[in-house]
Amino acid sequence: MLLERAYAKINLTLDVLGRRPDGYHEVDMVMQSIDLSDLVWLDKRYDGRIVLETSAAHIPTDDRNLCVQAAKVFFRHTGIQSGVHINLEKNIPVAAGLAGGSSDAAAVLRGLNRLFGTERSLGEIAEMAAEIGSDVPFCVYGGTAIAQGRGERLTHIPHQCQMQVLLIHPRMFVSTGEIYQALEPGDFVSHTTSLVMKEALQKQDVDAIPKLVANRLQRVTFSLYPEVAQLADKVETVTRTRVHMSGSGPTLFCLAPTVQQANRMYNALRGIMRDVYMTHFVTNPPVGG
Ligand SMILES: C[C@](O)(CO)[C@H](O)COP(=O)(O)OP(=O)(O)OC[C@H]1O[C@@H](n2ccc(N)nc2=O)[C@H](O)[C@@H]1O
Ligand SMILES: Nc1ncnc2c1ncn2[C@@H]1O[C@H](COP(=O)(O)OP(=O)(O)OP(=O)(O)O)[C@@H](O)[C@H]1O
Repeated sequence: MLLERAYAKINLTLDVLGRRPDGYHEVDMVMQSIDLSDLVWLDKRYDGRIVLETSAAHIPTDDRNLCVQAAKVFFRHTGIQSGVHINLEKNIPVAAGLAGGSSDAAAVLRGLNRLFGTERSLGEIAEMAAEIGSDVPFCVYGGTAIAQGRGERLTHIPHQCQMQVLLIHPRMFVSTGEIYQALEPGDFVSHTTSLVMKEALQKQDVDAIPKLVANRLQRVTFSLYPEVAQLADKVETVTRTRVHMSGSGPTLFCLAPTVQQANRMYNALRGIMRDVYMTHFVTNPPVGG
């Protein structure tokens, strides 16, 4: 039995350059792992079956689960004829813009590579990951990176900047495809913001970072789901801090430079809502558990 930890991510910047002929969108974004994780336990099965067990409600356990898809991709690429038992402890909210499913899939790929001693490099695993979803290659490495293309072209950002991240989850699901499809020409940009964010992270400029956070999908999510926009207003009023959206939403987040400030915001928010999580940047995620 082997354990892999699957970290959630937030998008510190997310620019969309345009729609591509294959239906995907050309993006340029800064992805950051945070300390909220699912646990993925893997064990060999000798009957050739891929079996997923999870206590989580609301997610499929058959071929639609990204963990099962990841196992199939791994066995196809490596030619290994085996089965695997996957036990998934879900802590990351589902369909929330936090790449929960993508990170689980990445953890399965990394874990199977260890379980079967196949010694594929992280680069080779990231190539397998791109077959599963746009966010999965980033999740193979974690940490901080600029993601381009449809999300699979990565430039890692080494930095030591530590920030607290308060997540607010509005207890609803948002479909990523629906949000991308509803983008209008005015949402597409010609100038991207990832390099400015990269510099701020590397300079550890904790005052500048929250001001640079921006997400080009936010307008669409807020207009299709006005309750998310209303929640964002409420959070800003209560915390007196800028609130941002991760990925295609609906999860909102606030950044704080110190634990004391994050605690103050957390206590203020917990008085009026339940689904608030205190997390922080993970800059060097350990491989395995
Ligand atoms: C919103 C983000 O989470 C930001 O990190 C990602 O861009 C989405 O990544 P993801 O959930 O892994 O996305 P995928 O599973 O590859 O795609 C889901 C759907 O989102 C849309 N999609 C996704 C990525 C992208 N660059 N352009 C798109 O238009 C497509 O309609 C696709 O059918
Ligand atoms: N292991 C998994 N965990 C969560 N959801 C999964 C998983 N496998 C498949 N799914 C399905 O994938 C969909 C998206 O879930 P997920 O939690 O990955 O979304 P997300 O956090 O918005 O991802 P992203 O930020 O990459 O767009 C859901 O409809 C869910 O049913």
